[in-house]
Amino acid sequence: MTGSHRVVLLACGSFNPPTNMHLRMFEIARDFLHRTTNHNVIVGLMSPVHDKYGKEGLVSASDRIQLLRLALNSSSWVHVSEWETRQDDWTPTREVVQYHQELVDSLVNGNVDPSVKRQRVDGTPSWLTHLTGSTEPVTVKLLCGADLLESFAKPGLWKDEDIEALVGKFGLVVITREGSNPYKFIYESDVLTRHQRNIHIVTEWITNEVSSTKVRRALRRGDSVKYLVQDSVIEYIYKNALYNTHNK
Ligand SMILES: Nc1ncnc2c1ncn2[C@@H]1O[C@H](COP(=O)(O)OP(=O)(O)OP(=O)(O)O)[C@@H](O)[C@H]1O
Ligand SMILES: NC(=O)c1ccc[n+]([C@@H]2O[C@H](COP(=O)(O)O)[C@@H](O)[C@H]2O)c1
Repeated sequence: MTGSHRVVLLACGSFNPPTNMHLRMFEIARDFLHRTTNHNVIVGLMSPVHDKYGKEGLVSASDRIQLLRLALNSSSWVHVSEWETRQDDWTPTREVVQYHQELVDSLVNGNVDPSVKRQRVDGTPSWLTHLTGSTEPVTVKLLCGADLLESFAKPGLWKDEDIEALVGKFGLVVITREGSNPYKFIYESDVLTRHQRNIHIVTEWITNEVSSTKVRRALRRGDSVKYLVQDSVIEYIYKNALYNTHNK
């Protein structure tokens, strides 16, 4: 593809547990960008949130990483990034995106930053190898659902400068959710309107309101979650009695 931009899509979330919708977000975002822009999505990354995020019912990061690994066995291009879970505390999303951009810059874009190198304690993550071998620069964009975009308006939740950097420097790919209106939300925000060209809205016509909350609720009650979550993920949950499944 001539003049194409190479892109890494990074999704931040609890993934507690990862649902099929979390996986599907990547597929529809990649298709949309290929169809409507010159963005060539090479790699997808899922960055589970740190244990200290402290959200109710959050199982340990090591279990969530295992669950993501199992879920991603069905994907050839989406990988888990464990960096966020290995920090001492919760990391704001802007810093998570920035870290991954700097990692890509240091290895792929030829822009070596020694401080980034120091942080790569466990060597080169395998997904980076998919990005080598081309001179086109690579940009990391945040992939999220419209609810995450709309949470930008919650008082005290996001720093203004973080929102500005996410939309101005990196860019967002937003999947619509039932009841969301990201176009109106962007219209009502000066900063989002200013950077509108860097926000790609992907309309999910096949609406599917599966969420981790609903999956946890079903598991707790002993209801089936088959076809909402990968079979291997369900197996791991039961084997390790996560989400109160031992009560079944
Ligand atoms: N059904 C969905 N449609 C579009 N985006 C989704 C959907 N489910 C999750 N996402 C997106 O996936 C990302 C990770 O979200 P998260 O792990 O918080 O999932 P969740 O299912 O909303 O979780 P919970 O129900 O525990 O709050 C977020 O950007 C969220 O908007
Ligand atoms: N200020 C911030 O950077 C900020 C605020 C709220 C949520 N988040 C991130 O959004 C993701 C989803 O969070 P929730 O599951 O609470 O919707 C998590 O990865 C979390 O770290 C970031």
